[in-house]
Amino acid sequence: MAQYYTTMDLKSRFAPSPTGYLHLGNARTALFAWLAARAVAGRFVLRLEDTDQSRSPQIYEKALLEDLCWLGLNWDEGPDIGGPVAPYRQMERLDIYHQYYETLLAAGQAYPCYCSAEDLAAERAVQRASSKSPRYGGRCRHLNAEQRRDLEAKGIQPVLRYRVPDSGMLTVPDRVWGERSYALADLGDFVIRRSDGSPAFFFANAVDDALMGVNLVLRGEDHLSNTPRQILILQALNLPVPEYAHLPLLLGSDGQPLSKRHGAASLRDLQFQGYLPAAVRNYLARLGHHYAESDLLDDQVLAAGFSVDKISRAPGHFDVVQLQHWQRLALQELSDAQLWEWLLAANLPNVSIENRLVEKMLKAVSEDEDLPIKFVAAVRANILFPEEAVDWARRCFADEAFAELEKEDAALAALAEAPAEFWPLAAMLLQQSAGDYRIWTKTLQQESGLKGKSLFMPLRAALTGRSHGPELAALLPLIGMERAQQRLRTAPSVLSEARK
Ligand SMILES: Nc1ncnc2c1ncn2[C@@H]1O[C@H](COP(=O)(O)OP(=O)(O)OP(=O)(O)O)[C@@H](O)[C@H]1O
Ligand SMILES: [Zn+2]
Repeated sequence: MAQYYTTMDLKSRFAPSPTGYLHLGNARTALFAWLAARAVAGRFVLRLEDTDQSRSPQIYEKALLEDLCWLGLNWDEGPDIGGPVAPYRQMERLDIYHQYYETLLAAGQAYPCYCSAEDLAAERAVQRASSKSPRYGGRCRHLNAEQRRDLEAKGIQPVLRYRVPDSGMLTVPDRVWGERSYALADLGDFVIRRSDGSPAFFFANAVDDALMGVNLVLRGEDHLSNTPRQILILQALNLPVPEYAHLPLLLGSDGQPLSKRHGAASLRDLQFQGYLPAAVRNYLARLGHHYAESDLLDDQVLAAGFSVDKISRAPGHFDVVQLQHWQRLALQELSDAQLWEWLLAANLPNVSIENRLVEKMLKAVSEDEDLPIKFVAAVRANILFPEEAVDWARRCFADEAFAELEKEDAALAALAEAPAEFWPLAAMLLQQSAGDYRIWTKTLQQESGLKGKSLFMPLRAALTGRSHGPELAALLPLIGMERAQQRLRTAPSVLSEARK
């Protein structure tokens, strides 16, 4: 009888199939498995389950490693760095599986099955008609050597099935779901090797966990029903059975589990939008796991506070508002200089325009090398993503006249509040105050008789085209005298254009 591990010397793993870009559901599973290991100074293994060769092009393997690194996860053993129980790609382990198939065949615990897809479908249809749950009835269990030879002579490539005991119960413990018992008679003999010779998921996955010394299997709830079959295989091979913890799945806004196959938003998409890894980590760590602290935690604190016992059974829903909350907190942690680096590194869709802006900034920098930092300091409280910073950069630095600035309706409404004579006055006083914001607005208030919102809203609208945003005092020096003058003078004509 195989024995269960204790959590001493914990070794956990993430075992994705490189069949697409990682989505947030995958990423959370990876993060939890990583946190579980890091919480107790255990080991974390990355293994690639690449046996579905038709769906595993090289680009996905590379992307998978990059995306995990971006998220801030590291592994102690894996396909890129090797380790004591290498190889870590299943397609490089076929010889190992072969030995174990031979063991099961020799013990009579596995047998070849020649049934066609049509045979199996017909069998299931009969079972359903008599309200039995569909399972393989064992038709090929009792074929003799001669019958097998005949079938193979016809060119039929058999699958290999595991012979499930006819009676008895199997109790499967789970750290999240508790114990569940299964009647073995309900399982049906299941496939452990496909007809093309590649290992079935149940088999390779269980054997590898055992051989790699993995003693905590943290994975998605989609694998919960696979677990009894995997324990049977391990027991038959006299291999150790790990502890299991199945995480509730992460669902998208349509209520369906996120899945690579269905093109769920990938970690990569988030990275390109400008999400910070710390934001994504903090968001995911709290999806289905409780932390007492509500502030942004670094990895060590996240790991120290992690426990499999704090995983919830409720399915998680991807909530972009929550993710943005963590993005805000993560941005706050960056210095102005780091924020500028983040902007420069951003991967923006509208490359040509954005490049021109960055170029302009850089040109301006040659005259005022503090400009990037001034810009970042001015806008940082008003942005979550580089795209928003680019919008502010456009409003500050682009040579566009006010007429060409994209304007919010609320900004147009604010423009309309000011009388026509306000605009030349504002432009003139700006000149006289030499761009000093405090002096300018003070004299403008005195001479126009406008104050408070009535004064500042039209100014903000004319200078930025928006009704809200960073402090005008901080924006004005960035916009500069020339552009500010031009925008103040052209504001009324824009308004009459808009009214037409
Ligand atoms: N929606 C999800 N929520 C949480 N975990 C998930 C989700 N989907 C997959 N996982 C987990 O991610 C890990 C890697 O799984 P896998 O690479 O098979 O991803 P997948 O999204 O199911 O891909 P595919 O769509 O190709 O089946 C597994 O532990 C799996 O349970
Ligand atoms: Zn069969």
